[in-house]
Amino acid sequence: MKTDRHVALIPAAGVGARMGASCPKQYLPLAGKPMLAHVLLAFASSAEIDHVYLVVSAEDGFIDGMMADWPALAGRVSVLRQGGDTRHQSVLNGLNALQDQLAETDWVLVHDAARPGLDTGLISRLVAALRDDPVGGLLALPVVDTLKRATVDGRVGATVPREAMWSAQTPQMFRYGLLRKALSEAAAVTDEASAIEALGLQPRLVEGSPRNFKVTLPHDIALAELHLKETT
Ligand SMILES: Nc1ccn([C@@H]2O[C@H](COP(=O)(O)OP(=O)(O)OP(=O)(O)O)[C@@H](O)[C@H]2O)c(=O)n1
Ligand SMILES: C[C@](O)(CO)[C@H](O)COP(=O)(O)O
Repeated sequence: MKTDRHVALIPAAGVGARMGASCPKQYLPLAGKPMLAHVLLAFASSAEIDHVYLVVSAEDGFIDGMMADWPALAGRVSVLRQGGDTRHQSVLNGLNALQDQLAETDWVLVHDAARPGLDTGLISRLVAALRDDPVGGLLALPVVDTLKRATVDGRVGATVPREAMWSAQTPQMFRYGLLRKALSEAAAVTDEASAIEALGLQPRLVEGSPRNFKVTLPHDIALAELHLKETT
């Protein structure tokens, strides 16, 4: 029997400065849909996800039109116009806005709007792996390249053993009460796991997928389209 709920929280209040496009990158078209629509449709069609909360900036002029274009999202996605100046603040604002909707033990899956390669299979893998976990965890990938630590003048200072090194992806899945406390107390962090670690806890690493990479720079668009065209 299903007990605690699972909800998705999507921070989508960034401007995409490194992408340098004429609109925030989450609205760029990819394989026939805006990047953000791929993400929302993946969560909305997942049997494991009870509801999806989307955090956009108060000034966002694209979201209403996008939601109207994808009727499958109606009733499954709630838009919170409470984005902050950083990803950390956008996620925390979203969590704070949900204090009357969520129980302390509900699971929250935080996922970047800029990772459109997520699919229902990866969501299921994460949820299944963390079902009985006392802390929670995240999708991540073992590092495959040889790792170098650079000196300030751009030379190799050291070769760092790559065994045990992983690169963090999203979703990152933690219980609502713990995650809200961790992000409220943390100094600036770039992901949820870092805030949980700062409490002295060890999030579980669950293997993600290369296709779930973060679209950041202009050349990432072609690669994302390639992956998405394979499945849409
Ligand atoms: N103030 C912010 C900054 C980022 N994000 C979100 O956090 C995710 C990951 O951030 P990133 O890839 O860095 O996106 P941007 O901040 O938009 O990109 P850039 O740093 O190049 O401006 C994205 O879904 C982005 O919309 C957010 O909700 N609020
Ligand atoms: C959350 C994240 O996507 C995990 O890799 C990443 O930390 C976001 O980093 P950014 O600094 O917003 O690019």
